[in-house]
Amino acid sequence: MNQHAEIGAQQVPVTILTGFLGAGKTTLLNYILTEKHGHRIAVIENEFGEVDVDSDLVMTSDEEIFQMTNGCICCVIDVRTDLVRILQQLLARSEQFDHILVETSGLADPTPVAATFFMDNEVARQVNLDGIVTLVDAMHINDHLDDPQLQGSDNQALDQIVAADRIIINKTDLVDAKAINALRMRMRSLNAGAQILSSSHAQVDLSKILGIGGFSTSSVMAADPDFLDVHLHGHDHVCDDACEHHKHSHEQLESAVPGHLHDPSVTSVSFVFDIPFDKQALNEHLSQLLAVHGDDIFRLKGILSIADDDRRHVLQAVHRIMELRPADAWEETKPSSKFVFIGRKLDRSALETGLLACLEK
Ligand SMILES: Nc1nc2c(ncn2[C@@H]2O[C@H](COP(=O)(O)OP(=O)(O)OP(=O)(O)O)[C@@H](O)[C@H]2O)c(=O)[nH]1
Repeated sequence: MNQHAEIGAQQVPVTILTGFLGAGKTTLLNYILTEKHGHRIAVIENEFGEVDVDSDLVMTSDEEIFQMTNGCICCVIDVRTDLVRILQQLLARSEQFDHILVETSGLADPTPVAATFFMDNEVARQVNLDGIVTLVDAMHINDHLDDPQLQGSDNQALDQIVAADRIIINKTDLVDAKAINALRMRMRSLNAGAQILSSSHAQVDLSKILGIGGFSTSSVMAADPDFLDVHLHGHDHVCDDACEHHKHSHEQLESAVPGHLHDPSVTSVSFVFDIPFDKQALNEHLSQLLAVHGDDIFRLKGILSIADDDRRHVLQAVHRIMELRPADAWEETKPSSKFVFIGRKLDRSALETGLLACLEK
C-alpha cells in the first residue's frame, strides 16, 4: 500500500502542471476545466511577467482561479509563501475542492514548488501531492534541451522533464511520427519512471494524469534525503522587468543556493496600450518580427483591443508560430491591450516602437 492510500481520502490531491514556455499548460488546464469529470477543481496559477495575461486565457468556469504573486520568482520565498497562503485559504473553506491544480510558470523548476507543500504542517496534513505532470512541445523541446546559450545555467526544460510523474508530448500535429518516436526515446532516457503520453491540443485521457498518486515524500526522501532542505531553502532564479535587482545581486542569490543557477539571459517585457490596434498592421508587424527574432522570442501572449471590433482578441506565439483570434466581447470592460514578451535580447524600446506604429490612426 502506498502512502496515499494509508493517509486516507480526506486529503485533497494536488497536481503540479508544468512544462516549458508555450508547451500547452493553459490549453490542458482549459481542457480539464471544460471536461465533464464531475470534480470541483481549484486552480492556482503562477505566471512570468508583471502584466497578467494568463488569467484571461483560462476559460471562465465554475472552478475558482487564484493568481500567485506575479513578477520575479527570484524572490521565491514570497511566491512560496503566497502559495501556502492560498492553500490555507482554500482548505479553510467550508465547501471543499476535490482537486487542486497548480500551473507553474513555463520557466519554473517544479521540484521546489513540490517541496512547498510540506512547508506548512497544517497544509501538509490536508493535501496530498498527486503528481507532477509535464507538458513537452514536440516541435520546440529539442532546441530548449540542447540550448547552447545556457552556459552553466540550469535548464528548466530538463528540470521539468526529470521531475515528472507523467510526461505529455504535446503538439503531435506539428511533427511527424518519426520525430514523436525519437522524442519518446529521449524522454525515456531522461526520466525512466514517468509514464509518457502524447497529445494534440493537450487532449489526454484525464484518468491518466489526475488521481495518479504519483508522489510521496517518503519515496522522494528515500531517493534524496536532502529534498526538503535543498528545495525549501534554495531558490528559483528567473528575472523579469519587475525584478528589483538593486535589492539583491545575482551573485548573492546564486551563492545562497549551491548548484542551482537559472538562465539570467531570459527576461520578460510587458506593455499596456489604451488605443486599439489596426489588426492588419499588427499581424504584418508581428509576423515579420517573429520571422526575424523568433529564435530569441520564446513566447508572446496578449489580450488585445482591435479597432472596429467589440471583441477581445487573443494573441499567442511560441517562437515563430503565431495566432491572433477573436474571443468574447468586452461588454462593460474598457478595452485595452496587454502584451507579454518572454525571451532573450528583448529590446524594450524597439518592441514598443514597433507596436506603437500599429495603433489605429
Ligand atoms: N498546433 C498546436 N498548437 C497547440 C497545441 N497545444 C497548444 N497549442 C498552442 O500553443 C500556444 C501555447 O499554448 P498554451 O496552452 O498557452 O501554453 P502554456 O504552456 O500555457 O504557455 P506559458 O504559460 O506561456 O508557458 C497556444 O497558441 C495554443 O493554442 C497543439 O497540440 N498543437
